[in-house]
Amino acid sequence: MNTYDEVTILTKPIQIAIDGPAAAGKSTIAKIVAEKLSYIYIDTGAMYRAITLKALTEGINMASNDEAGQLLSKTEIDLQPSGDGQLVFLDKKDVTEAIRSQHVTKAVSEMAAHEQVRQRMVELQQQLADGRGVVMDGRDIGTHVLPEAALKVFMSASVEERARRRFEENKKRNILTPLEELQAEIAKRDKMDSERIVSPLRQADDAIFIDTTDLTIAQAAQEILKLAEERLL
Ligand SMILES: Nc1ncnc2c1ncn2[C@@H]1O[C@H](COP(=O)(O)OP(=O)(O)O)[C@@H](O)[C@H]1O
Ligand SMILES: Nc1ccn([C@@H]2O[C@H](COP(=O)(O)OP(=O)(O)O)[C@@H](O)[C@H]2O)c(=O)n1
Repeated sequence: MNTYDEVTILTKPIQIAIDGPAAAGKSTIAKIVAEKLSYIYIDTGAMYRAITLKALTEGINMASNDEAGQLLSKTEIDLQPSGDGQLVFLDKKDVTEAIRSQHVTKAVSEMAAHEQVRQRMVELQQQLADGRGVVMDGRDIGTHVLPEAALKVFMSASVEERARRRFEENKKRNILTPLEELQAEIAKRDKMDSERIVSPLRQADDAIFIDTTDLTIAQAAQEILKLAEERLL
């Protein structure tokens, strides 16, 4: 048994919120931290991606708050823990892979800006987290979804490094978007996410900033586990 297992068993579980811009390493690190602490991991971006996939499939007007709201009322989104990650179901169909396409990625920030969409997603996220040890990643977790989280982290890295990481990740999945195009897409999405009116991407006042540009995955995970351990003791 390692230190983290002992700590988890002996103490009440906490909520850990990890926010930050695209491809900063949030979900990779969140999964590791959740596994070490035997907590559940929730990737909230997957929910916004799922509703965006449906909007694209049904051809609804992404700019319309009303159309987005109507779509939502006839949509079921479900997240289920799987191994060290999560499966995403849209109207009972497994869309875990489909929501990662460039098509969805390019459209998601417009969909995620709608107030009705955010309200519903936040409700679901709060229900999933209620009363359990959880590591949740997204854009507004520390500021809005889990304002009482015991540990809040705002994770970032240079946009060049984030685009490089996403490029390498895409290559493994046979997505061959050029590096420059990825960097422009990431920068545009960060801007839209930061400038939207409803719960924009921003660091919570009580969040700890971690720059992962020069950190390995193991180093970044270790930093957060150390901070979690301090709060568990
Ligand atoms: N510290 C790191 N060093 C190198 N690569 C990383 C690091 N953190 C994450 N990655 C890689 O970068 C890519 C994007 O990470 P991801 O966790 O999906 O980011 P986010 O959830 O913030 O969008 C993944 O392929 C992941 O393996
Ligand atoms: N809590 C969240 C999570 C994601 N999102 C939106 O969903 C998009 C996709 O999030 P993601 O975490 O899957 O994106 P990546 O960082 O993995 O590329 C973001 O660009 C935001 O527009 C959000 O608005 N609020």
